[in-house]
Amino acid sequence: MADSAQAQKLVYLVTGGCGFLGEHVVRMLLQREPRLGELRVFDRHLGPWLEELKTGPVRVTAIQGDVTQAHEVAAAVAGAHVVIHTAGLVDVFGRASPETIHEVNVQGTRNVIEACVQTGTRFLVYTSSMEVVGPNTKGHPFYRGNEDTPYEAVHSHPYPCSKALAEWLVLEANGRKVHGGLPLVTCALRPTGIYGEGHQIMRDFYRQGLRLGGWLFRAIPASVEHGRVYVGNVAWMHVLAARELEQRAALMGGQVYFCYDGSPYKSYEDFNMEFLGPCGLRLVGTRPLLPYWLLVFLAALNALLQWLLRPLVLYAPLLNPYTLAVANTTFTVSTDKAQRHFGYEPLFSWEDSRTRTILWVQAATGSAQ
Ligand SMILES: NC(=O)C1=CN([C@@H]2O[C@H](COP(=O)(O)OP(=O)(O)OC[C@H]3O[C@@H](n4cnc5c(N)ncnc54)[C@H](O)[C@@H]3O)[C@@H](O)[C@H]2O)C=CC1
Ligand SMILES: C[C@@H](CO)CCC[C@@H](C)[C@H]1CC[C@H]2[C@@H]3[C@H](O)CC4=CC(=O)CC[C@]4(C)[C@H]3CC[C@]12C
Repeated sequence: MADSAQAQKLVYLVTGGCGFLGEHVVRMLLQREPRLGELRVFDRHLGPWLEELKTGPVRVTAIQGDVTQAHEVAAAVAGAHVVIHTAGLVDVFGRASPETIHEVNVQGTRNVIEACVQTGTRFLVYTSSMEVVGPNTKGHPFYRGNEDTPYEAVHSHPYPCSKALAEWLVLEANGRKVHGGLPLVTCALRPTGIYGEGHQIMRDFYRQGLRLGGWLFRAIPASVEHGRVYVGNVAWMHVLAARELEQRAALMGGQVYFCYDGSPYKSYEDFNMEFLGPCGLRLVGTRPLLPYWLLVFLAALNALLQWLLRPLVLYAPLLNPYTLAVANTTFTVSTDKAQRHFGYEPLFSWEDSRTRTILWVQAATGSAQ
């Protein structure tokens, strides 16, 4: 194989490149992909930070577009060697309708696949989610599971349903002949709950704590473990997977990989306190302050209020029956599949990930106070 100086320069497209994860993928590609010749950033809403990237050595092309519009996707994909499809509607709070979630996450993914096939793009990495597996509607725990762990994946919420369907489309498309006759190679990455710089829910919890005088109140037992992964490591895994798909097509094509790193197994709230604690917040209670039945009642009440108020106003609090079930069900992964298949090792240690996130919370909320 040619050395990196002589290697062909590649065109990458990142859909959703201005989102929380997408921005990290874009920056990671620019820092760590030596074969990058052009980077196309496709998003419905382009971030102003893209401007600063345009002065660097790699050509950065910002494309404002909608994944639900097949012609816009096809125009963006044409001539790209690799597509990293992170665009998605992440909504478990009832802000968007189930139809809209399906349209963006499923039809959008279908459009990306068809665009690859029509234009001859051969390599597609899809950002799936742990939610494709679970937690399921029955609240079964998934404890240190891997990609082969049996689990009854039963969903009713529009978000995991849409991600599961989109993932299936991506995997099924592996091996399809693209324009020019060569096979499409696809894989799907399944991050657990992502945290890090840009994580809006973390910022919301911080603001809520500040409003409550620096206190947060434990709602979930500390024994319920929730899988989390640092955004920089998720981005790194995308970059590595995209890089290795060509050489390891037979091994990686049509495969799923959980996104993992060395972040500790903890409850959702205890994990957040790793960052919010150093920012001055305290979590009250070693046990949940409210009985679980009361939380279930409040979550149901929120769902009812959302439905009643919908004609007048959007009421979408963090607590609803679905988010309560996710937060209250152990779901953690322990796997080395990505390491074995394409040499993934986390780029950022837990200490580094923690420090970066704390600095971001402090800076982001300092400017918002
Ligand atoms: N945040 C998390 O904890 C996890 C996220 N994921 C997946 O990672 C991906 C990225 O998620 P986040 O960065 O957290 O969300 P995000 O909302 O910050 O980013 C999504 C991006 O997609 C763009 N987008 C949405 N609809 C679009 C459309 N119709 N056309 C073009 N662009 C559109 C948005 O403008 C946004 O920039 C999603 O596919 C999500 O399902 C997976 C596991 C965990
Ligand atoms: C009951 C509340 C008491 O404080 C806490 C509510 C927290 C919830 C808002 C979050 C708990 C678990 C989160 C989800 C999880 O990390 C998995 C996810 C994967 C994705 O692909 C998208 C985001 C999310 C669904 C994430 C959303 C927020 C929580 C439900």
